[in-house]
Amino acid sequence: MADDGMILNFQLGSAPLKPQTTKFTGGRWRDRKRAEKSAKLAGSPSKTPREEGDAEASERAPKRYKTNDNGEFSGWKPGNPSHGSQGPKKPSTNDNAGSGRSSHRGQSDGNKGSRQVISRLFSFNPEQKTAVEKEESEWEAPEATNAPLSDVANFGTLALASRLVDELSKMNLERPTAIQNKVIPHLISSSGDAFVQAETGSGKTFSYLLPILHRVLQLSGKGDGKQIHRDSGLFAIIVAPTRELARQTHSVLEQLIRPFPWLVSTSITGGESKKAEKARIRKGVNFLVATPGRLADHIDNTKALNLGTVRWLILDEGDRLMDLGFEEDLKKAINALKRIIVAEKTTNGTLLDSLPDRRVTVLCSATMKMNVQKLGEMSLADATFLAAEKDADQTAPTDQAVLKAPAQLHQSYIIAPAKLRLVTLIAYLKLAFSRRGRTMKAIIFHSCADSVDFHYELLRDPAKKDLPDTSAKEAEVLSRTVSKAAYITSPASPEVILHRMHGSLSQPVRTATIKSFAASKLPSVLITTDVSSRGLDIPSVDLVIEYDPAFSFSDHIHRVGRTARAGRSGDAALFLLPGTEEGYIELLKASTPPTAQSCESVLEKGLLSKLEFPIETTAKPEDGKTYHEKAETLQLHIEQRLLGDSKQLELARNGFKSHIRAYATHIKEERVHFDISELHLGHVAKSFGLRDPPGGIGAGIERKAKKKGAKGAKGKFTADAEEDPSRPGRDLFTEKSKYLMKATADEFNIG
Ligand SMILES: Nc1ncnc2c1ncn2[C@@H]1O[C@H](COP(=O)(O)OP(=O)(O)OP(=O)(O)O)[C@@H](O)[C@H]1O
Repeated sequence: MADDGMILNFQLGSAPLKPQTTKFTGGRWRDRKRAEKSAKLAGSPSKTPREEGDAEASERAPKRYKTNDNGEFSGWKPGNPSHGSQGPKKPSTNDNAGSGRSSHRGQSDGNKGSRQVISRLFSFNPEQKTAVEKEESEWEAPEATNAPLSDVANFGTLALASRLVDELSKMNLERPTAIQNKVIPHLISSSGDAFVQAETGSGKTFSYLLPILHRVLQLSGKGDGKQIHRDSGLFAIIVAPTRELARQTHSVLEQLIRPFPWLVSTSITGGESKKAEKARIRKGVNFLVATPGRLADHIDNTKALNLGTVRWLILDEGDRLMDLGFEEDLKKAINALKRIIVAEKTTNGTLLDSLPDRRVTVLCSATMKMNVQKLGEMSLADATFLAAEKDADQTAPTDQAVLKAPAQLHQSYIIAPAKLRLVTLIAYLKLAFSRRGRTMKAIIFHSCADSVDFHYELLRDPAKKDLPDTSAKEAEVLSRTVSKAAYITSPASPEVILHRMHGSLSQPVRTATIKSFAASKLPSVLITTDVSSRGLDIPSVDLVIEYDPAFSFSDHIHRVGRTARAGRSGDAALFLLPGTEEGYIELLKASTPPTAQSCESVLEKGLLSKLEFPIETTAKPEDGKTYHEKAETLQLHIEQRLLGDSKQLELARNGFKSHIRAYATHIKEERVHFDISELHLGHVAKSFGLRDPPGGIGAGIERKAKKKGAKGAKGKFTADAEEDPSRPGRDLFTEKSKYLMKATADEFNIG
């Protein structure tokens, strides 16, 4: 290729550099202008993009810097004042850079001779456009919107059975939340369908479980419910979109029915033995919590599953059920229930008179998107709309009402240029955990499983193997998903536990990982995809980081809703790129007004305490005095580490590729903020610690993105996820999710 004019291991010798007079050529006009301006500002004769060692310029300009055999950038040495952080610098003539130090010699791992782009972190970054309206320090927490109501005495006022009220009290639950206050009396007294819409963490699970239990307990007529037992029939089916949510709902239900041992519940979810599930169903259950696919399977294949006595069908997280493409499975369950005549008595003759006289369907959803309307049409008849809105007399479902995060959730955004993303994430975590007692559990959301895998492997400390409070058996299951962290620890938090979780892990590993994260007594981080965004209830999560913005605003609301639950406080931070992504801030404002955190200030504060590197490289933790220098050192170290570790490098490349592809799948309405043609692939590669030019990483990403850019939004790269608003009734979002789901295993690995 013509742009490979420069040779590898570019050595400048020790002579002072002559001012370059090379004309800026190649690349976009904007880049050339920027390069010229930057060179002028530096007060030196103009430097070529290759002198800046900058990926943006060098990726497009005909000439590039190359690395030495050790994969080190020859143009900068941490701690060297002449190579400080302020502005572009000349390539260094230092000897170390050219030759590499002995400890690092030979780490090029097959990259020897390969073309590499090594750019400085703090130059050639796109400028931030947004003026900061509100700094973090100015934020004052408003009254919590999903907390138990202060003006309702206790659950007893909702006419719930006293034994249930006592049980709730034992669980430290005294007063209902607003949605419970609405839904519980309705489901106790009515036999009508309901559509329930309420914000995250507002206690929707109890709002449907409690009235169902109350009415089943009344069946006995004598108040002790004893003539009802597991053989009496199945009364309620609760459908949840993910296995985690199904299990969680089942465990809440189990807790509630513990004092009533004659009642039996079970969960049937994918990833479990069907045979064992069949056996449990055959023995008799009163409550079934299921994922849609497995439920449809048992309806088809398990004769013992008798639907005649079923009085309630709860469809939890309705929008997600549809997003994930479960429409056919749901249809099967809904139709099967419609076909079967509602039994008035149990098989042993007990009158089911305290139960509704018809089958009741309750659809819970945070949003009223078109796909939920469709699910509503399929499943509900004359449904009552129940929402928690206190002030506005809301009588119909709206998208707006619940596209709000809980008011007490402190949301902020960090505009971090792509090249700085990785070091900023590390600095942010380091800072978060260094404030002792402030952050105990954090969830970081990534766009795809490959990115989760890369960041987990990078941030874990391979030398620290023992996990606290873990048996040998548990440790074996968790050996690849839980680990002690490196980089993000600090003297105040010397131990932080990392967890990784996504849909491509086996179910036992997923379950054990979430359990371990929930139970951890040490500061902990869960690195995950959207598989953890819905319903997951871990009360001690106090920070959510959206390192990759959500694919839709409603997904964002669910992600941040993993904190600030049931009136508790919580923080959420969203990473955005300077440029078009900044437009997303307006959407955030429509929900809970966010505050701004400056990327520079995160780096400055986060990198204040000593850096610690788990692997030795020629870049040393003690190199660099200013935070710019420390950030450069950290990045250099990561890049060197990857070059010495082919597995890690492969994870980085896969992470990068999947991340770029996933970026193209933001929903159509929001793609204006997440425009793939605006992504600087070289800079994004750097955030994965990669020095390869994007074109060399594979999958024709660069070409496709450019092609797409040239063709507008109709390029092949986005066409699969394209939505067509002109087709009425089409489930737009499902198209996108089907695309994602199909791609899960082979391409994005998003699940
Ligand atoms: N009345 C209450 N008082 C105190 N805590 C409660 C109350 N009701 C529920 N909770 C707690 O609030 C948390 C959130 O409940 P739940 O998971 O049902 O919320 P949700 O509305 O379903 O949230 P999401 O939409 O995120 O799934 C749980 O830990 C639950 O124990």
